[in-house]
Amino acid sequence: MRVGLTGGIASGKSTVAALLRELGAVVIDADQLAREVVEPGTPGLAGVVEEFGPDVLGDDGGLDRPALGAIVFADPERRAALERILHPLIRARSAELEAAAGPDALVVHDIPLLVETGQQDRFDAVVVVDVPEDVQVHRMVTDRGWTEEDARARIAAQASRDERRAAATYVVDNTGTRDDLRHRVTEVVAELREGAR
Ligand SMILES: CC(C)(COP(=O)(O)OP(=O)(O)OC[C@H]1O[C@@H](n2cnc3c(N)ncnc32)[C@H](O)[C@@H]1O)[C@@H](O)C(=O)NCCC(=O)NCCS
Ligand SMILES: Nc1ncnc2c1ncn2[C@@H]1O[C@H](COP(=O)(O)OP(=O)(O)OP(=O)(O)O)[C@@H](O)[C@H]1O
Repeated sequence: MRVGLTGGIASGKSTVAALLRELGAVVIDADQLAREVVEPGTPGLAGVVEEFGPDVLGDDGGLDRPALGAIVFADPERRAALERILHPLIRARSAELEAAAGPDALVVHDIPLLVETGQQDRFDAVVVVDVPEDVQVHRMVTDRGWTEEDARARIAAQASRDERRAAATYVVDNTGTRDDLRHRVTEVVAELREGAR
C-alpha cells in the first residue's frame, strides 16, 4: 500500500512520520532526498550552481541552504526554477527506494509539496497533518528560532490549509498533545491496514 503524507511547514509531518515508522511503515522523506540530491559532487548541485551562480555555495563547497532559501522564498519564479532542477531527481530516487521496500510494505511518502505538485492521485490514501497557520508560525518561531517574517514567507509559498484538507483521505489534527497525536496516528494506521486487506 502506498500512502502520501503531507502538511504545511512545521505542522508535525516529521513527528507523524516517526510514529509511522514505529508502527512498521517504510517512510520515504522528500525533504531528506532533496538534501541528498544536492550533496557535493552530485549533478543536482552542479545544476543548482549553473542556475543560481557560485554565491549559493558555502566555503566548504556544499550548498548554502539559507542563502538559496532567501532567494527562492522571496521570488516564485526563482523557486520554480529550483524545483524544475530538483523535483525530477527527488522523484527518481523516491521510486528506487519504493521498489526496494517490496510489495507488502506499507510505504509512506512524506512530501511537503504533495498537494502543490498535484500528486494526490498517485496514492492509495493521503494523510494530511493539519494545524492552523498561527500554530505553524508559533512552532517555527519558538522551536526553531525563525523570525515571524521568514515563517510567513514559507507558508505563503505553500498550498492553503483548505486546499490540503480537500486532498485528504485522513486528516490528522495536530493541535493537541503529542500523546493525542500518537493516538490518532495509531487509529489511522489501523484503518489503512484494514482497507488494505
Ligand atoms: C530552498 C532550500 C535549499 C532551503 O533549505 P532549508 O534547509 O532552509 O529548508 P528544508 O529543505 O529543510 O525545507 C523545510 C521546509 O520548507 C518548505 N519548502 C521547501 N521547499 C519548498 C518549496 N519549493 N516550496 C514551498 N515550500 C518549500 C517545506 O515545508 C519543507 O519541509 C530547500 O528547501 C530546497 O532545496 N527546496 C527545493 C526542493 C523542494 O521543493 N523541497 C520540498 C520537498 S520536495
Ligand atoms: N503535538 C505537538 N505539540 C507540540 N509541539 C509539537 C507537536 N507536534 C510537533 N511539535 C513540534 O513542532 C515542530 C514541527 O514539527 P515537525 O518537525 O514534526 O513538523 P514538520 O511538518 O515535519 O516540519 P517541516 O515542514 O519543517 O519539515 C517541531 O519542533 C516539533 O517538535
